Amino acid sequence: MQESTKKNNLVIEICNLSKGFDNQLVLKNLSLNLMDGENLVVLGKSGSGKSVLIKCIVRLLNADQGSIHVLGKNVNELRSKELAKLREKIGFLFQSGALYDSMTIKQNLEFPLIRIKKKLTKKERDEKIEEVLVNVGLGETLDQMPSELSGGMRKRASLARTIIVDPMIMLYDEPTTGLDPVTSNGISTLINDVQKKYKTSSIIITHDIECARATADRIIMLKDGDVYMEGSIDDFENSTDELIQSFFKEKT
Ligand SMILES: Nc1ncnc2c1ncn2[C@@H]1O[C@H](COP(=O)(O)OP(=O)(O)OP(=O)(O)O)[C@@H](O)[C@H]1O
Repeated sequence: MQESTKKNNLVIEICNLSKGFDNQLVLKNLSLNLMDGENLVVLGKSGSGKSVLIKCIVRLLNADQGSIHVLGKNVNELRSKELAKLREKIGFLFQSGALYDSMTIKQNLEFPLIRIKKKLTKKERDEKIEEVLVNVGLGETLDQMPSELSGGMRKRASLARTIIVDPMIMLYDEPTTGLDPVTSNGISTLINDVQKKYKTSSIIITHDIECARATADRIIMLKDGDVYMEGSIDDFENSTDELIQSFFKEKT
């Protein structure tokens, strides 16, 4: 890790990031930090560049300009092998989840373990799978297929599959979308549990104000490709800014 990163407790440091497609500039000179151990919620209207932002962080998309340091590494300058190593430390929970439909839940969790935690014995793998599933409240689903689980359970299983390889950073892309309010609250609680138990630092993209309320240590709102406002949930809820008010009114 770079000295500056260690000193400031930053796990992600983004400076003047720009990213566009054809004629459309999506991110414009955006700067942003993620501190060690914090849950940072990213809000913003549909199309404001939230997903593009996290895809640039793991270099699923290449930045046009600016720098992105993750755990002290400049992601834009990494060779593919180093990038793969860095990605092993980042858990990415996509909107759709990432379970293989033809595998049982156990096989789904075993798959990344075999690939990344090569030194574990079969017994250690089985213990780890059991432990992580219990931690996400799915202790009884080892031999079930993803199709046999509810939407909320599939989200939990996807999360288990992500955290089983001990990521240091979690990137959640709309973790509660499509779930009913009770199930959504359960996922928000789980995000906090993961933060505490696995000491992760997280970026949580969401449209769900309840999820933001439950999980955020800090919130940023994106608009026109840049950070429009940054603050605590109280700062946002008490804001007199029209855009912020309308966003919160619309969503509550
Ligand atoms: N690979 C791509 N090629 C071209 N345009 C893209 C690509 N990915 C994203 N975009 C465009 O970038 C803009 C921002 O997209 P992004 O998915 O980041 O929005 P978002 O804020 O995550 O929206 P939502 O809340 O609806 O998920 C959109 O106009 C989208 O069409």
